[in-house]
Amino acid sequence: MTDALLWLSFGGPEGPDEVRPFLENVTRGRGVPPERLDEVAEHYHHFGGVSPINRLNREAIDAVRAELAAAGIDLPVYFGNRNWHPMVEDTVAEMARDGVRTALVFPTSAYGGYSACRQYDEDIERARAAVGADAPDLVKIRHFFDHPLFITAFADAVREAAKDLPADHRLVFTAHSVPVSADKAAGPPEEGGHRYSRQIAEAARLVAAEVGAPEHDVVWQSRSGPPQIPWLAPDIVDHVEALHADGVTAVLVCPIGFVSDHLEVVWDLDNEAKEKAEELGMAFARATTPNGDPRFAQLVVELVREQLEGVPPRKLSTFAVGGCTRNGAPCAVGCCEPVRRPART
Ligand SMILES: CC1=C(CCC(=O)O)c2cc3nc(cc4[nH]c(cc5[nH]c(cc1n2)c(C)c5CCC(=O)O)c(CCC(=O)O)c4C)C(CCC(=O)O)=C3C
Ligand SMILES: [Fe+2]
Repeated sequence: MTDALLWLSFGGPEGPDEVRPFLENVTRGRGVPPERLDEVAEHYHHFGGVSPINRLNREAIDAVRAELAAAGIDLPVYFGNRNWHPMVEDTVAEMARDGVRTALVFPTSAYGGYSACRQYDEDIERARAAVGADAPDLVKIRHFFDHPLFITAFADAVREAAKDLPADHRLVFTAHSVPVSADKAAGPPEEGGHRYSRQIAEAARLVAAEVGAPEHDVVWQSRSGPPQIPWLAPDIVDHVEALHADGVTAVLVCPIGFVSDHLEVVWDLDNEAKEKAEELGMAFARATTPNGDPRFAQLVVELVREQLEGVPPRKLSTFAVGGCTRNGAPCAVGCCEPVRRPART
């Protein structure tokens, strides 16, 4: 018996006074240098200290409520975040007070890997521990990077963005960079690691195939951490320069690694990458993320029905189904082990 759905996301500030405490929460004990924090705070202040992410999540939740109702599924939807209010600990406490005994959890990330999957398991574990004996059982929904609705939503967004560009543009996919060591540790050990970057590459391949792109690249964005630690590369801004040097004159960027047009997408792509392209005289367009697409709510409801009714998982890749675990357990022993981070100096 499932009583509720918990929408679990990253969180973001909703005013200038919230930027610093939010960033402190994100980076607590993670070895992100203070200079990087100052720089990222500026990105938020550029938008009045408001990240779009909470509003986008609330809009998506409204769409999911409507879609659940249309499917005749009576499931209240709760909203909780890792790093900012509404904090997941408070939300799970509220769920317990409302008498929720078992709930599904939809994480706003389609992928495996420590930051994209296991850290949400840690959030679930932490929130349940904070609530204590009354905490509901929480079952996390699987990775959906290869679900046909996810791929089609991105493919349509790419086709829409392509209308503004010459036909010979280059299609470039981006995802959040992570430390190379974290990607190496991503996935169950017997899979050989790199679950995050392999799933990103597979989703990119599926979208590129659906739009019939002759060529595409997968690059990274929003790197943080000290410069001496290797992260997945190349960065999108460097890649725009490299494409220019190769004679490419137009670039279409698709942020395949994210589900919404939150601040990292808006800042790193619509500001930094676009500025670089314009400086080099290249045409630039960005595809939107699925959040605003009605198919995103359909996707969520289909994933819920997999759990409630045993509807078979629809997927376009041959990759193993991952990410679905109970009460914050990892997918497998040794899966996405957090990599020890250097102490902050
Ligand atoms: C894989 C991945 C996703 C995708 C999966 C998912 O979506 O969950 C993601 C999403 C997001 N990342 C976000 C924001 C930030 N991420 C940071 C830092 C970091 N991200 C990392 C990875 C990821 N991050 C990592 C390895 C770090 C280093 C520190 C650490 O190991 O934790 C920092 C600290 C400052 C900085 O150094 O940039 C900020 C502010 C926002 C919210 C944007 C908004 O407010 O609208 C979102 C959705
Ligand atoms: Fe991040």
